[in-house]
Amino acid sequence: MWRRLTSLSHLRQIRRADELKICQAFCTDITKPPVEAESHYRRNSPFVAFVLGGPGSGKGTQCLKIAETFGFEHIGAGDLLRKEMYSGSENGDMIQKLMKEGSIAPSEVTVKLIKKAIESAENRKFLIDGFPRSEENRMAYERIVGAEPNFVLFFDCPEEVMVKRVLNRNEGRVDDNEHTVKERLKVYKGTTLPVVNHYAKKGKLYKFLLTDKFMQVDGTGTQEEIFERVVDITDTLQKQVIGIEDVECAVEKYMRM
Ligand SMILES: Nc1ncnc2c1ncn2[C@@H]1O[C@H](COP(=O)(O)OP(=O)(O)O)[C@@H](O)[C@H]1O
Ligand SMILES: O=c1ccn([C@@H]2O[C@H](COP(=O)(O)OP(=O)(O)O)[C@@H](O)[C@H]2O)c(=O)[nH]1
Ligand SMILES: [Mg+2]
Repeated sequence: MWRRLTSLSHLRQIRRADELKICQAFCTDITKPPVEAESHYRRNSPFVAFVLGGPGSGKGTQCLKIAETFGFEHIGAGDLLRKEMYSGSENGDMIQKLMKEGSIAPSEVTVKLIKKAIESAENRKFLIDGFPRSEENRMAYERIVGAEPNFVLFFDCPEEVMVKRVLNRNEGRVDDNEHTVKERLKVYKGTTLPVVNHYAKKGKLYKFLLTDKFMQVDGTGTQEEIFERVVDITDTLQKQVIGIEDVECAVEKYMRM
């Protein structure tokens, strides 16, 4: 029951800030956290991976596989916006207009939806698919959620493959058409790639270069071949996550010192 996920660096931070609370918790009953400590972990320790790439690069497809294999909660930013659009909310018309144009929705709207999805999930590991799409999106997320992602996966797919896939996707989306895909590619190259560069500089980016070296149907590798590469990286990065039992040991050691 009390198995929340946190990272070592986070543990160092909470040691200072919440040292007293944690010590009290472990002095009384180490098998159950106090409500306060539990909610601290729930609120502040989600393990987050952003998944970026152009329209049709295969983000959603790979996210479904990663979520299933590694137990992540998959949050599709576009899916949240589409749900909001069809929910009859006051933002519905505005979202629909921006999507049809291939533009990006206001950061406050998207970040609010993502934050709500994170807070309402039982899971503490999240894949945030298709976000942030701009530096402004990124900064708004970091300001509102108060954290950076743990790592970022980036699918670098040839443009002609992305266009072909989007036009064949057939999900009845308002933006999967020739005109909008051109606009989305412009936005991707001009506005989303700077976000990719930002995380590359920070050493948080894991890039999957989908070239024609696999010589598959569309030249980038099958979904399974790509996933094999994704698994290796995700598995390694997952090891950064430690269970609460490890925190328990660490705190006990700390208390003995
Ligand atoms: N490796 C692949 N090879 C061929 N088709 C793919 C591959 N990955 C995804 N697709 C297909 O391409 C389309 C776009 O994929 P999707 O995952 O929705 O991309 P994104 O979320 O990046 O827009 C979908 O119809 C999907 O089934
Ligand atoms: O953070 C986001 C994610 C999506 N969108 C909008 O939703 C559309 C579809 O996004 P989605 O991620 O579903 O598309 P994909 O890249 O998967 O084809 C985008 O073109 C944008 O108009 C947005 O404004 N902000
Ligand atoms: Mg998608």
